[in-house]
Amino acid sequence: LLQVVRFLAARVHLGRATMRASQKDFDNAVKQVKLLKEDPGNEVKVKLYALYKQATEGSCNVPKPGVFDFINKVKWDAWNALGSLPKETARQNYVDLVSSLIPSSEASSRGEPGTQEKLLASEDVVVTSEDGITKIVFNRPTKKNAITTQMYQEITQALKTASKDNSAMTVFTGNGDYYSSGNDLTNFTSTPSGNIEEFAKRGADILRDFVDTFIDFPKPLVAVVNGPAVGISVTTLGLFDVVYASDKATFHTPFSHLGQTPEACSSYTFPKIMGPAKANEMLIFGKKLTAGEAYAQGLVTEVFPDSTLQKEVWARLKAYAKLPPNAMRISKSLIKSSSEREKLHAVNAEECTTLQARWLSEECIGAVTSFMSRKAKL
Ligand SMILES: CCCCC/C=C/C(=O)SCCNC(=O)CCNC(=O)[C@H](O)C(C)(C)COP(=O)(O)OP(=O)(O)OC[C@H]1O[C@@H](n2cnc3c(N)ncnc32)[C@H](O)[C@@H]1OP(=O)(O)O
Repeated sequence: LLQVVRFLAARVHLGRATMRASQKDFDNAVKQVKLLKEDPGNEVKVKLYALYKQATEGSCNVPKPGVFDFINKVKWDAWNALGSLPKETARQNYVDLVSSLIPSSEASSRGEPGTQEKLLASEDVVVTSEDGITKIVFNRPTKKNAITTQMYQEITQALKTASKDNSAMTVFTGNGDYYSSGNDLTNFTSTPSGNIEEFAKRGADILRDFVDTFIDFPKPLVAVVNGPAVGISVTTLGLFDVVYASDKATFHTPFSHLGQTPEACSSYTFPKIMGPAKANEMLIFGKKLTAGEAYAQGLVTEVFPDSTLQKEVWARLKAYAKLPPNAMRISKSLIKSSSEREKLHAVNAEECTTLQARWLSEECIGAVTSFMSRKAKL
């Protein structure tokens, strides 16, 4: 009981930071509880009861049950322990608690340690869940993990699913020697001829949705940059919470070389992270950074020797994934506040509109043609 009271008292505090759940969210959560496939256990049921009562009726207002009425006494104690917790906060806490119990349709539960569950059946983007971590892997090693149009959409979907599953965090990494060589330049040539405007519009829509999903991702987002990263696989790092890198990784944003312009909010996040002087050299002149330079400029959290990267990073992440998930999410929402997210969405929209026009430019078409005809490589 003491544990329950402590838990609820903690939620009083946390709840003040996030009063966001609407009545509709709450009603949905109530329905979801009835559909739970697994019994969440008595402790959780008591927490749910107390939060439900507080959310719907306010502070405990009924007499204390008799000493031998054990069950009702435990429930009453839990409700009473919420004191004057505001109804909206109780509603939010109820929704949070339910969402931590319910895996989304595609998602698995956290799973037992050591058991890995594959969540998305795609060859090029592999999504698994293990030890509280949803892992999204760029898996086109023979093409240096270049990102096809389909992969953007699969990643967007995987992130949306991961935002609701029971994992504590999501980690991106690459299979093979590259993290990712960025946008697959053949995306440009798989356009039905004569329809380049339509291609550019569709590309901008897909890109915008992709980046919006990173901006809104509510849980810790970590990149394990196992090798060179190019283009959009670099710019998205500005939207991650933590970036670990191999000492073999490099960071290259050759937008001007390709007749293109920055995306994934990097025109905003990079100057903020590393200061305009360094960001300009990367984003305008395409200066490639080593892992050490990226660390010095704040884009990378920590660099590991390539030989120990996997062992060290995954051990650390597994430990982090055991931290209380709601606390991590709430901390993230304080760090990336709603006004900051609003700004990021506006930057994303502007960058996508700019790129849509750029993709129709002679500079861009010439650069892609050169790559395709094997005349140019970065
Ligand atoms: C719709 C949303 C758009 C979002 C906007 C995004 C923008 C960006 O991401 S800009 C950055 C785009 N990326 C590039 O320009 C990289 C192009 N690739 C290269 O310059 C080189 O391949 C390399 C430096 C990344 C690696 O060189 P190397 O080690 O010599 O390996 P290969 O060139 O032989 O590559 C093996 C194989 O992979 C293919 N490939 C690699 N990267 C891409 C790519 N980005 N797009 C398409 N294909 C790529 C390469 O063509 C080789 O294929 P095969 O010849 O068939 O073996």
